[in-house]
Amino acid sequence: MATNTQDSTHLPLQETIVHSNKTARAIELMVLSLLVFILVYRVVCFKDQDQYLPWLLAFLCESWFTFIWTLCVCIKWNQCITKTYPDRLLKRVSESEFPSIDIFVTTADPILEPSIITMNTVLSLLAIECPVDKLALYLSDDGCSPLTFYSFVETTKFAKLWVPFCKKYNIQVRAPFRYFNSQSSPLESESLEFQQEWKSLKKEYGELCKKIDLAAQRPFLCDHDTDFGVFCGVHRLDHPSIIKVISENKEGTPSDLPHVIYISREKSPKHQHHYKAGAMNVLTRVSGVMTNAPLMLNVDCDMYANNPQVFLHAMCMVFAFYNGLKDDPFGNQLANLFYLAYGISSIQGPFYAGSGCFHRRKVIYGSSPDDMTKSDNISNEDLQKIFGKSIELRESAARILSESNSKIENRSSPSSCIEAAIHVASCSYEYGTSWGIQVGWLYGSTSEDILTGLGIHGRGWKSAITSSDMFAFLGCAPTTYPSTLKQQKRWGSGTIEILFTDKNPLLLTIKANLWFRQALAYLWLCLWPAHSVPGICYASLPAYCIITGSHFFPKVNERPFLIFMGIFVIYNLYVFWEFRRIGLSLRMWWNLQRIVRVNTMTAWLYGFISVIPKLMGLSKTTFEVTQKEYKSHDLEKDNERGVPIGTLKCLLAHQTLANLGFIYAAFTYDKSPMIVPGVVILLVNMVALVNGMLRLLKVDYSENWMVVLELGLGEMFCSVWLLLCFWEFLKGLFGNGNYGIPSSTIWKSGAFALLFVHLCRRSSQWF
Ligand SMILES: O=c1ccn([C@@H]2O[C@H](COP(=O)(O)OP(=O)(O)O[C@H]3O[C@H](CO)[C@@H](O)[C@H](O)[C@H]3O)[C@@H](O)[C@H]2O)c(=O)[nH]1
Ligand SMILES: [Mn+2]
Repeated sequence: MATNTQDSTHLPLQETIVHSNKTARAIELMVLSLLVFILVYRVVCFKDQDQYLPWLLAFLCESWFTFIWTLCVCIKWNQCITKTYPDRLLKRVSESEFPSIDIFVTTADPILEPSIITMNTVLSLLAIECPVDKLALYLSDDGCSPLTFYSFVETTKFAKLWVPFCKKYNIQVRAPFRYFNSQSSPLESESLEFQQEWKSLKKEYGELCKKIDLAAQRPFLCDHDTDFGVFCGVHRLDHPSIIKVISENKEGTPSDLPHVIYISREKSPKHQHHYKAGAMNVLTRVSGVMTNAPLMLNVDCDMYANNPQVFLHAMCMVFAFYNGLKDDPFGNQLANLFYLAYGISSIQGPFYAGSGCFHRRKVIYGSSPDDMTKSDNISNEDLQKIFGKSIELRESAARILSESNSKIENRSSPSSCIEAAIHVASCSYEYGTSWGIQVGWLYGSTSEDILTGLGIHGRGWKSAITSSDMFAFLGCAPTTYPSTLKQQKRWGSGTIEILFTDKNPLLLTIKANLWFRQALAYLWLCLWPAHSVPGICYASLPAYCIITGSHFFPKVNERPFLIFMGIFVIYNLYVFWEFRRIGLSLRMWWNLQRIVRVNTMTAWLYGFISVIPKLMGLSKTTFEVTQKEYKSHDLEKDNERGVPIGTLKCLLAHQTLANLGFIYAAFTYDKSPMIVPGVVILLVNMVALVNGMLRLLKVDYSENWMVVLELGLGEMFCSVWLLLCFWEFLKGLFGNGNYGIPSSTIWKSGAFALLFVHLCRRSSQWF
């Protein structure tokens, strides 16, 4: 542009900022060397033990911890973040040069995922800062629900008021439920016009909520003569495709809404539908024949765009690439472990976490970075093998794959493509094609996101996460402990099963283009549920030793005890220091350090175990949708109550949006068998502590208090620490109603605990 100043053309659109990491590295290496000392100590002192079993088990577990820690050190070694500068971009590139973008939202169940949440996500996305004629929004409804469809139609009407309002007044948070919750009336200092519009929009939004609420309360009367006719008598798992263009921006009028399209793909009990991955592939194909944008953004139904500039941030990376850097699909995830994320950012880039992420369509279509230099022509036959029979889809895919930085324009109106769209949304379309295997979202894991991202990194692409002051997207973490467990179990089984696919990170680093350290990062992630076995083993050791009067720690007055104490103190202080650096509280640190241990022994263990029958072909893992909760009332009160449940999204939301409202809950329990191992560990440690106390009481302190040192104080300390970790379970043993652990679970766990105590006594005679 002529108006460019020298400065603005020279300043980069994106910058990688390297964090100095020396102190952290030093501490991590110190912990690593202490771990190695422990292993050496175990080997050297093996023969001096009265009982070999605890010593051997401890050695095995500690070897595992050392291995995992080594992976962590490798991943975190270099730390960097990427900063993007939308204002520089706008000075340099005119909006008409932006590539267009297809946005996908997935929902699966209007009850587990209340429509109003999904609709807020939709509204926040329709209102992002992006030229309207570049945008199309697709909603995939796996629930085939007339309620979702109805809400979507009504929301689109409301969006015609909401979007212009947001853009006119540059509203920051464009999900109305957040916007109107944070402000109960417009600021006095604002203009009169603003105040009026504000009030009328708040009223309209209230109306929208009421309509959706009412519709949710009564069964849907499907009138054959209306748009709802197609939903008559359909079953969510057995119905033809329903695709409706709800709003169409034919002329690309800037004041109008973007294209808004509803999709409920065909389902039949005879065909696998592959849950979210299947839905994403249908979205990819339908959008391929309708708008075929070179960029896509996918978002879970509960993840609203918190930063309206998110598209511009992503554009900074696109144009930064055009300026000569390496190409990458855009990652924008909420990571639970910042430092790991920063670490991975300095390798090939963050994992794809399933939501809030921009992808290039050609990357999803299976291309590799070096394909750019190859000839563009793929034979029609090959295209059919990969993408399937649809001529429209093959043509659009060919256009994407042969793109040589030229713009891909295909703004024919979506409503003229319905027939082709229905074809590619059918449930048998994928047979004999590469969908789910080479292209699109990959099948074979309930963590389809990680698997798909791994496939992309495996081809040599890089990814990036933008960091701006505002989180790009915010979503709901499960609000109850049982649903947290379910989610974590799904993640657990999903990540570990990746190791048994052809996308095993070690294979990809040998055979394909996955970088070695990136492979270590994936290995760390995929082995995460396997941690449960040594975890639970190590947690039983103190109880075992106290009950049998044996040791797995050196005695308090022996030198090597210092190594163990050193690790404990240094590691915990170190994690706390990491937390402080990103502004998290002591409470947060304590919650997270506890919940990690609890989850290890419950959900991860089940995730890990549930993979075994699947690998043997005896069962299929299923994707259970997480319950999302919508509360519009009394946010303040919710904040005071209860313990935040440690999931990653919660962690981020906790920091910035303390009153988001979904996030907090006291522990509640259901009859899920998942908590049994946790309760067993708790009970066993309680028995052990009572045992230990009695022994301490018996000591005649006046005679020789030194014998106390012989009594396994280290083991006792561990037991107490575990008790603190399981504090919520302890409360649950005595809690009422939902807050109490069901008595059947307590009985079952009690029986296992007794068995354990009994076996301890017996085994001490054998080993
Ligand atoms: O058959 C299905 C099941 C789920 N979904 C959608 O998938 C998304 C994620 O489901 P959710 O129950 O919220 O799972 P989470 O555990 O919260 O999701 C995380 O983990 C998933 C993998 O386990 C990823 O797919 C997600 O993107 C990631 O946010 C939601 O929009 C659902 O509507 C479908 O479209 N079809
Ligand atoms: Mn979710």
